[in-house]
Amino acid sequence: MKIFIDDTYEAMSKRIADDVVNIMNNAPEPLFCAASGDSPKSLYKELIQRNNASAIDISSWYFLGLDEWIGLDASDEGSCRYMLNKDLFHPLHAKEEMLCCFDGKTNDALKECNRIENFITKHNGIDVAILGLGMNGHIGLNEPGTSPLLRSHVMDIAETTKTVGQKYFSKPQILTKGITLGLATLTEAKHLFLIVSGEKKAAILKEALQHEPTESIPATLIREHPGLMVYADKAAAKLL
Ligand SMILES: N[C@@H]1[C@@H](O)[C@H](O)[C@@H](COP(=O)(O)O)O[C@@H]1O
Repeated sequence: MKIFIDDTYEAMSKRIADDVVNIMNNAPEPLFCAASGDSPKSLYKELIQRNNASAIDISSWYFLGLDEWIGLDASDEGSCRYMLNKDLFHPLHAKEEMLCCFDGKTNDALKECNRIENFITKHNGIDVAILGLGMNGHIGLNEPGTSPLLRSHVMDIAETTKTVGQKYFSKPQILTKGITLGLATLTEAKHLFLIVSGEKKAAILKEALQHEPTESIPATLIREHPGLMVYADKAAAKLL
């Protein structure tokens, strides 16, 4: 595990963009797994800027969505796919055939999980997985209590996430379940980039990095991954 601490969220995001591009440029069939949420927003802006300036070429990149709320899809404002379309895929002009995201409106979750796992296998694994850190230590929608042995799966949303997750929606949203890459899937990725920003994440970041590995703090279960990079701004790192 490597930890990088930058003074600001913007500086941190530029550093992450440099590292993403380095890895993706050297991957034969680059597969980028994208978290939605607030933490990677500035990274995505940075990638879009570089792509617009022709400083990078994403035409050979494949994109995978990390997770989705069950019951929601791209047409629902605030869904993970809605946010990724808005913040990343559309501004990058990524072609639909390069994208693969969970359909939260599926009526066959097992089939949907298999579809996602098959996409990963077909493209020789994830090169970079961008991850945010939930306020309860979740990774994707792997909530406290999740097994590290699970691949893509459906999970009950924890109470904390039901509340915190309201920030993505303009109207109150009932969040009960999520569909997510599992920790077993994620730990097979070549690189895991955990992005943590802001003072509100300081306590959980400390736990994620220093608590003994436990299913009750899912982020502790990815710590042994040899390709784990943790990026924090000064505010998030203040308790380390
Ligand atoms: N489903 C999302 C995750 O994909 C995200 O990485 C995490 C952190 O979100 P944020 O970056 O907004 O703090 O929680 C959300 O619930």
